[in-house]
Amino acid sequence: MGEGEAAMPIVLVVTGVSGSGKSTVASLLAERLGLPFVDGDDFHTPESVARMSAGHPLDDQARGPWLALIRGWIDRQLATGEGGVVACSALKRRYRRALIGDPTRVRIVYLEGSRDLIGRRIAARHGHFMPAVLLDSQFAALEPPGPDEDPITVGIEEGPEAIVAAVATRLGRSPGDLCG
Ligand SMILES: Nc1ncnc2c1ncn2[C@@H]1O[C@H](COP(=O)(O)OP(=O)(O)OP(=O)(O)O)[C@@H](O)[C@H]1O
Ligand SMILES: O=C(O)[C@H](O)[C@@H](O)[C@H](O)[C@H](O)CO
Repeated sequence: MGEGEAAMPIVLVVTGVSGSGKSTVASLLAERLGLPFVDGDDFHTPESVARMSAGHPLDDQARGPWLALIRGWIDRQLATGEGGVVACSALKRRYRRALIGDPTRVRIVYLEGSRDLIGRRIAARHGHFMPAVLLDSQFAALEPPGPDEDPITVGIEEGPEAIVAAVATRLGRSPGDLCG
């Protein structure tokens, strides 16, 4: 790395509303980059999952401890130098701030898509606790990352492989550079 060049981020946080493709894209991205992957959904309490399953959105209070757990994972991955990729909706700016300690080592990937397209994908998805009825609340809570957050924003119209390729291009690095 040249002098004065920014340090490489080594944790990628793949964000977006429910059904935007976070789990699909983040797991493929992790595989391609040879990095550990976790799904933010796995950090929810059973109570939060039950609440969403019943059609009630989470609020800031319920999301606080969940974000703290994911922040713990991110910090551990940075401390060990392993890096990683995490799927986490991180809908609001303050949630992303809660997740990111060192912005030079954590990069936001934002999956951007229309309500219509995402609604159709959720309607076709089976075996997931998140009901389609919550999609409007997801968009209502959404604060898309601003330029100051230096997000890698990718449209989701194309398939997962194309999205992962677009992210890799935006990172402008070979996978090996991400790991250290
Ligand atoms: N780029 C894509 N093209 C076509 N289908 C996709 C794409 N990305 C994801 N899908 C499909 O859309 C649905 C939603 O994707 P996925 O479950 O990964 O979204 P998510 O953002 O992780 O959702 P949630 O936050 O609710 O867990 C799945 O059925 C998935 O297979
Ligand atoms: O903040 C939230 O409203 C929730 O965390 C959701 O975004 C879910 O985690 C997920 O997207 C649905 O599976």
